[in-house]
Amino acid sequence: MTVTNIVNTREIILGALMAITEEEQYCHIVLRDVLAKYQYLEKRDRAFISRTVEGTMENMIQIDYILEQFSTVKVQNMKPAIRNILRMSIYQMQYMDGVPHAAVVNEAVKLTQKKGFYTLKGFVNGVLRAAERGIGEVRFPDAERTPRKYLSVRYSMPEWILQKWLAQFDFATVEKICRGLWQESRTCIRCNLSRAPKETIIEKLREQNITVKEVPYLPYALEISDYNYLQAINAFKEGLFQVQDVSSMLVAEVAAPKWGDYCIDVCAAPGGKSLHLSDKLNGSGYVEARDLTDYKVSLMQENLERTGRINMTAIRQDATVFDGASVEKADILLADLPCSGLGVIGRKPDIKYKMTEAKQQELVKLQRKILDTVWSYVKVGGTLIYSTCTIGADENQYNVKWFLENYPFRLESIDPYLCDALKSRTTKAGYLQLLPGVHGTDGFFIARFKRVK
Ligand SMILES: C[S@@+](CC[C@H](N)C(=O)[O-])C[C@H]1O[C@@H](n2cnc3c(N)ncnc32)[C@H](O)[C@@H]1O
Repeated sequence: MTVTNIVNTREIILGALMAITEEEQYCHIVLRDVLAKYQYLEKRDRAFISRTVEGTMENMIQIDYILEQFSTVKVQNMKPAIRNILRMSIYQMQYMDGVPHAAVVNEAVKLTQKKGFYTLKGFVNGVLRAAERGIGEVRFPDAERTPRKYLSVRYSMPEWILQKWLAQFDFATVEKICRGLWQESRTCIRCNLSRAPKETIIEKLREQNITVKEVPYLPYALEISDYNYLQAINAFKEGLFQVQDVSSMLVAEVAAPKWGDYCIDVCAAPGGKSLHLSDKLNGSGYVEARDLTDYKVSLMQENLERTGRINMTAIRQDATVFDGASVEKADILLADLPCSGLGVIGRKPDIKYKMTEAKQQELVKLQRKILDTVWSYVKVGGTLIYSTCTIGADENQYNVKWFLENYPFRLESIDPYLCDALKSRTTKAGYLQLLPGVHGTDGFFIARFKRVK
């Protein structure tokens, strides 16, 4: 890496962090756009950008805690550019062994000057020099005396989320969830078995030197690594697999469509679960994949064309608007609803800072509104699957309880569709809460209801 590159990459990192933290943009989208724009950079510079942006976001609460040990100014009171320069510098000191601390300080000071903050060069230098000397000695909150604060700083998890989880799970489980979300997440793929057998797909992947591993819980789920980008993988271009976490795959598994079933997925984009249902129907039946906007429909359309599905359509339909033509039409209705997404923080670290308790309550209202609108689309005797990619009773168990109290449905055991390792008291009752760090998947919730009259 040349010195010019170091300066440039750090400026790019600062730009990305500013967009995410100050303009509410999504980390994965900002990074995708930045990497597309700077394709000409060397692979290691691109890797440095991704890792520093993602790592800084992932560890921001801890980084701010460390910064406040060395700064007399509170992080929230600093100028946004300055606090982000300091954050990315602390991330490099704390988590990147290969970058000398002295270089981190020098580059931060240069960047401060380059951004026009001449008068704050001394401040940045002072804080980072102090951190350089003292970062190894920082005392973190004590797990026994202040368990919530400890978890919050150790795993950079906002306290309101921890408060809810600690009310539902014991401390050890919450720590496992946090650790699971904090560790690097893997890329899982679902083999489109109606297109090719798993062995053929594995062979094609290995031909391109992609590392392939089996994944627990489902025989057609694989983990892939050592690839450059998805669109360059032949098996992907040929529609032989879909990127999907194994937790999401369990939705269609639990829905268990029978030959010829009519399925409606009311919140379907980008289409992962609809495509899975369609794959399982193997050319029979039908899947109506609905979502709110033309853009979302176009995402599904792309996937439909790539995977060559003939028994599925993507359509624009607002799930909060009653559709009389759908009444008692569905053998299976999938309600994979918009949610707080706390189960996928491992992949999208900024979710944890952007979500608030108030926004979560709004989402609960939306989830209930959608369920209230669509329940009657299910045939009597048909199945409704409710799922979210979040952890916590508000959007999961409490919604199940509310739904059972207000609509003609009962829960149905999902044990027949699960491997032994996932069976429990709740799966027998009809629902499953998957926890990162416990199950080794994203955080995910699935409930299966049968319409009774
Ligand atoms: C959890 S995602 C669905 C993921 C999808 N089932 C899959 O497996 O790929 C929730 C989706 O709900 C959609 N959505 C939000 N509000 C909606 C509404 N009122 N009507 C229909 N779709 C909506 C969002 O656009 C988003 O694509």
